[in-house]
Amino acid sequence: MISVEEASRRVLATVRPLPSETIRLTAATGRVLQTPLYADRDFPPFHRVAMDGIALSFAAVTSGRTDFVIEATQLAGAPPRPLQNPRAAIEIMTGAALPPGTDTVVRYEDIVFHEEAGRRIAGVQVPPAAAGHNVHHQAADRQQGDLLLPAGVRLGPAEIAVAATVGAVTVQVARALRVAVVSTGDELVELDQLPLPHQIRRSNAYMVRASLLEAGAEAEIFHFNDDQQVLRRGLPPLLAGFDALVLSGGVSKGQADFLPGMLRELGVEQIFHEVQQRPGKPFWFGQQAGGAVVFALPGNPVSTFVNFYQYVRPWLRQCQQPAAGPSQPMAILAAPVVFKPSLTHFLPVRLEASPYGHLLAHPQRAGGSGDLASLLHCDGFLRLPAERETFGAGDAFPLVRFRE
Ligand SMILES: Nc1nc2c(c(=O)[nH]1)N[C@H]1C(S)=C(S)[C@@H](COP(=O)(O)OP(=O)(O)OC[C@H]3O[C@@H](n4cnc5c(N)ncnc54)[C@H](O)[C@@H]3O)O[C@H]1N2
Ligand code: MOO
Repeated sequence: MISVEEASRRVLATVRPLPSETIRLTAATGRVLQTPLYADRDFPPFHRVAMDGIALSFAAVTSGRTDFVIEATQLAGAPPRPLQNPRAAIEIMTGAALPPGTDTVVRYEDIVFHEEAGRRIAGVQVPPAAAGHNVHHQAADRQQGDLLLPAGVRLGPAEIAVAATVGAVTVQVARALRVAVVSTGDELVELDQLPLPHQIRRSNAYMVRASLLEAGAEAEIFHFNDDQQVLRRGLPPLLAGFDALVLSGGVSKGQADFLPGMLRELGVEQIFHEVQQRPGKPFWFGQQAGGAVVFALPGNPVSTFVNFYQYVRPWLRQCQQPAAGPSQPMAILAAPVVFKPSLTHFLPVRLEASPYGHLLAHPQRAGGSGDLASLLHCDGFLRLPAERETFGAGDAFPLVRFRE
């Protein structure tokens, strides 16, 4: 049986970059950019007024002048109007382009206005210390032609804002992964069916689908009963039509656990079966030559959950963003734990930020890998290494987090 580390390596070895597609920026949140975006103009594109007040020439201030006749008023969005008299000023608003002939803005808070012979006069109370005050100068932040977003970045809100400001109506991004989510088992019924006393609803498929959508993939749900003929007919179209299959159930040692044999029969090469871990040990992983990757996860809901976040999600991330490299957050165990079997133990934990900014992981009681409801009080799993039996409070371990 292979270790969790080896299983992760083998899963990530099947990562391939995705083809790209062009989509509207409004649909691109969370997607990964495939072509770089450059500044189409300077940032800012003109000398931008940064405070509401008056624009004047600093030279007039250094010559000792404190009263400025207001020549005109210029709002944001209006073309700049040149200052006619270098000893006068233009009343100006934040976001306007600085008028030619001026170089400095004095904010309203530092001015007292009065009227004189029908003219509006600004009396500057606090003279500006230097030319250029309260002006956000053209190209101060970025220059036209500068690289803003390299290929490979994920488009979060900040990236979307920058793309919008350069007028990227559409962007070229990695195509979304298409994943078939397959539940298997005769005991499982659809959500809108009333289960008989010996039946349960197919919760795993909905959990996996929700996690896939959260990770930016497309997911479609299928179900097969424990019937070899049904699987033989049903699986090939999914292997042909999707980038990956995430199955749950039917991979252990039971008489109806047909998946490992059936997948091999259908030409999916087994990369491994069973990982030295609890929960989730019977995980089966394979790939069709040049085709779909198959994650056949153990059916116990917490096992499905653990394996999804330990293996499927990092695989998705790497396919979407190959340059990013795997991330490995850690958390500090808040109470001692003993776990004797020589298996990597995925300990359910609730996270708390300590006053010093550390992430503390509080072990949570759970009734084993079938205790689906225990996940409600957890934020993730602490991955306790197989080589140890006792784990002290204060020690840091890798964190597999499913709740932000
Ligand atoms: N003799 C052995 N028996 C078992 C072993 C073993 O090593 N030797 N391993 C156990 C472990 S660990 C696990 S985990 C399970 C995994 O078994 P399968 O992947 O074959 O899963 P099933 O038997 O089909 O189902 C297990 C359990 O999970 C429920 N289930 C399945 N699918 C769903 C779903 N979509 N939604 C909700 N719940 C689901 C199913 O009803 C079962 O209760 O095997 C142990 N046995
Ligand atoms: O290890 Mo299984 O995944 O607990 O029930």
